[in-house]
Amino acid sequence: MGKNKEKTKEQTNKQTNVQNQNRQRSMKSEQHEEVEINCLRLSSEGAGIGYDQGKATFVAGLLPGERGKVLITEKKKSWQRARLLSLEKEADERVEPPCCVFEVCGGCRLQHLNYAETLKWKERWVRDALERIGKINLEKVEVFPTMGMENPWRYRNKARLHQTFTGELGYYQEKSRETVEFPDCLLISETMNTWVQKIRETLKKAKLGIKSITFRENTKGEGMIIFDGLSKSELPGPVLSSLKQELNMDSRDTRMGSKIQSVWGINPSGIPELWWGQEFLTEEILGLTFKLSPLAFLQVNPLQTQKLYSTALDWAEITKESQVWDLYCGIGTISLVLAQKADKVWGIEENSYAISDAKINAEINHLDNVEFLQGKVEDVLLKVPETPDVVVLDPPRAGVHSRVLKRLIEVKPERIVYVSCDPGTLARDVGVLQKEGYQVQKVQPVDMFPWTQHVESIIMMTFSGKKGK
Ligand SMILES: C[S@@+](CC[C@H](N)C(=O)[O-])C[C@H]1O[C@@H](n2cnc3c(N)ncnc32)[C@H](O)[C@@H]1O
Repeated sequence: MGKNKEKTKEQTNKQTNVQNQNRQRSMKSEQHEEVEINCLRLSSEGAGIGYDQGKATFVAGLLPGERGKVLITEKKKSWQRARLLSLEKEADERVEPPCCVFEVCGGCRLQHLNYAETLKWKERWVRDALERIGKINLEKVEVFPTMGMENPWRYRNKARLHQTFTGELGYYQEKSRETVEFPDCLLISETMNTWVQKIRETLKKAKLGIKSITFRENTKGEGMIIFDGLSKSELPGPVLSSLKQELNMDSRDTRMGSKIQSVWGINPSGIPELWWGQEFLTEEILGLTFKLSPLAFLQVNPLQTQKLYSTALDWAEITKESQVWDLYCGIGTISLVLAQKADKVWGIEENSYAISDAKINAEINHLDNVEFLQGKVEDVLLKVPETPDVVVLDPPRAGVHSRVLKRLIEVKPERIVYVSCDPGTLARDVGVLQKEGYQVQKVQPVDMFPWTQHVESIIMMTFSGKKGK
């Protein structure tokens, strides 16, 4: 251990120096106060937490069990933020972050912790949120260890990059609107990294200013490029031509490089315009085919999505009599997986592009027992005529609207399967349902976003109160 540990510590301190140099500009406004912090635990954002004279102090890059010299950068009444200057004591769980921009990039927060520990931390976070926020007693609940990945790298099918006024195209830095350019992002495929490099070169040559670009890729390596805030009339003709050339887009020989299938622009009014190629990207999930348009949601990690949906299907215990609501249904992925077994599925989604994809997806998979409704769940729910036996919820980070919870409490489905990307709002909503007679049976954290502070979870609740009304 000794030599490697020394190397790790040395490299960490070296990286911390780079980080410090990168942030010298913002230091002018900071208060230069150095203290030592013993880190006790990680915050939900992945920062180390320790105490300085009784005040909670958040330090990015410090791990539980470590002691670091830090510089206080932001002081509030009950907490403060600090920057790590040097490590005085190092945890055994610390590893060398493989990404060279880890220290500055806002994407990953946990690359300095070994993978198994990140999974344990995610499980603890989900448990903690359920107990503390939801007031759920987990003693009789099956909480499974976080479902990890065998190879937790290059898993993302989507990357959104931003351009600064100086022309740099990269991810946002942590808590900043400045970007960081990266030579090779280890969360996206090598192919997607090539697309990023080529686009950077093309935009630099053309001196074209854009807001952001999104890259999407399916599991076959086929891609979609989406320019944000730009209409085709604003795009100089030679830019698209040189992109086609750089990315070999007109060639049918896919061995020659990219398999970009379409280039889209989202015009300043937010309307997608197809600039080149096919309308949809197609993805296969659990034996079904899904068409995806540029502004519709798709889970970002295809391998983990299969595990997540299989668990949802298993825990939903659908029979051929089941009436199912799939709320926040996106392009109908979960709805169609469930529709293969259910009598009837209702999918509700506010994004009109996603809902029209969902209708096409039902058709191409020959499933005619699904009805998709467009609108906010909280507004549309009353229009669904049947009451459900099973409800699947998969809301955005903000969680489920109180009107939706109220309606669920009225119709009392036997079983609720709640898929969530935010343990805090999940716990809040589950707490409300528990008070009305729902009991949490099982909890499965899923590592949908390895090396980041985010965790997906799935919870199954059954109704154990009185069915009145
Ligand atoms: C986490 S995604 C889940 C999508 C889908 N279940 C899946 O697995 O791909 C959440 C979805 O909720 C939609 N959404 C957000 N707020 C909504 C609302 N108030 N009513 C209906 N849909 C909403 C978003 O457009 C997005 O498609």
